[in-house]
Amino acid sequence: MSVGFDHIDTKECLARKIPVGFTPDILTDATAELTIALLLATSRRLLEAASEVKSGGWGTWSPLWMCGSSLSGSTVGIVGMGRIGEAVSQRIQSFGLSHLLYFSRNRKKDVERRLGAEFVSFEQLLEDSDFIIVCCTLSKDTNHLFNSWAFKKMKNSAVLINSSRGGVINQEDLYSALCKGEIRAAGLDVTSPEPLPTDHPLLTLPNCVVLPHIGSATVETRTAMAVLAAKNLLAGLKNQPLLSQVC
Ligand SMILES: O=CC(=O)O
Repeated sequence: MSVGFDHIDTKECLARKIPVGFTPDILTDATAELTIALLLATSRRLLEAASEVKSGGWGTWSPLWMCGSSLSGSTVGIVGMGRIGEAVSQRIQSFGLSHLLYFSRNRKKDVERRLGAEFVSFEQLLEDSDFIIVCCTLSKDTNHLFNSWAFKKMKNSAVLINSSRGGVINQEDLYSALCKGEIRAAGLDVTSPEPLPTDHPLLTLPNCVVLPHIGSATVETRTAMAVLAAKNLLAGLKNQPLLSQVC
């Protein structure tokens, strides 16, 4: 009951002739919505600000108190232009960006035409983006794609958002980059491991927002995923092809 299948040994399933189903497409919108919510929560420091209200830190008005950074006029870089990357790109258009960059396994000319996105190298995306949104799958090529080398290339003011898989980011390097001010903030809906231990250093940082992998967590989406997973299971039991089959 998920779109990702990096937690399943598909080679072994294939060898044992065990069909594997997944639930693509139906969680794209919910995950894109959550990604935008996490982006705004991180860039506008919503969690920090809300906790100031509760702790009594909200004092008299001060010009730069709780200031974040604007999406309007900014350059956004999307890493991974699959279903979710495209849905995030569509939604983010409405913020009046100056540039939408993307880096992906394959170039997507139709997305470039429809959304005005510009295909760039990973390095250029790191150097030019004010906000970077990770939407790629986890593979041997994307494992720890974001490491100390990548953080050093990014702007000091950059905000990194990840709603794909925790393994795409080297979390030790992220912690160090956030502490040293190599990047400004990070918003993670996914971590490695999950759940993230409550004493993890990232949880001590005010500029790191961590959510418990809730990308697809709307009642409508989880219900649709459950129905599709059940249909896959019933088809499998009847030795029929699954409605959506990984292998
Ligand atoms: O991350 C969520 C999923 O793979 O369904």
